[in-house]
Amino acid sequence: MNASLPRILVPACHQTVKGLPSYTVGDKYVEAVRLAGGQVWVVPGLQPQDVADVLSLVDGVLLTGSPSNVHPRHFGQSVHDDTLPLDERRDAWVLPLVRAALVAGTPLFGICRGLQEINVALGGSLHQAVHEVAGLADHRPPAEDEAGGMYAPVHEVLVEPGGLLAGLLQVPRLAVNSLHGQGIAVPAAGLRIEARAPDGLPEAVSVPTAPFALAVQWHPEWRAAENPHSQRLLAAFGSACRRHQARRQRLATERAAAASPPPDHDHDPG
Ligand SMILES: N[C@@H](CCC(=O)NCCCC(=O)O)C(=O)O
Repeated sequence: MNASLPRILVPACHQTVKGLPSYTVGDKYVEAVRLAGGQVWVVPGLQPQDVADVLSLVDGVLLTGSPSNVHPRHFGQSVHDDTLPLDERRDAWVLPLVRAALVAGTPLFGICRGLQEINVALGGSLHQAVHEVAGLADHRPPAEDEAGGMYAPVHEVLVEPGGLLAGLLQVPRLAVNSLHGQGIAVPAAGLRIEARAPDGLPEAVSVPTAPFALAVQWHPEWRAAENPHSQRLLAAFGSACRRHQARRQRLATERAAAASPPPDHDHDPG
């Protein structure tokens, strides 16, 4: 691992694997961080009070997707379908992590569940079952054995002109995969909608007041090296992390200089 690369924090999921409680992160997210030019710091979990300290050690945060849903109590609702998985350990520290990262100016890139976490962390709400909402399509994945598999592109997203995504991708629309049953219902204050599905569901958001805070509902990490749009998103995130790394290192140097005593010019070396 190249220690000079920006450190990108990736929160792990907490789930049961073969009957054992486990912390997990998908390979494709690790590869995406490397494609962005970062070094991967997978963190299994933190106490909320430790989040700010850990953020001071990293240069970016990637919020991955997950089959689990954000617990609806975080947006004032009860669970709509109790057969679907939750990950309350992840909720408990990642929602505070989102808020702290925005305060610290730490670059933030959210994917799928990561977009939903950003919206909920900032006070927005989710549709718990998009496909049951009148006028909205079914955004759940195709069957694994369907042509192209679960991550095949299945709909377009319409990029909102003049935003961060439009500037990065330079296209008015793009075809994306779709593996989510939940989606943004009420966008949080301060979020900019960067793209929408044909049914109007938000598919990308940003926090315009942050140095870099972007989230997409689709999966750009899937075979990212083969997709020019995904490469641009990850490259932009990586650049933002390198800028933050330079700021962090400059601050550390300034703090060290401030802490070291001034040279004693009156001392007679004899
Ligand atoms: N559970 C939420 C979020 C869906 C999501 O993140 N899907 C990705 C699943 C696996 C992967 O990481 O690729 C919802 O259903 O909306």
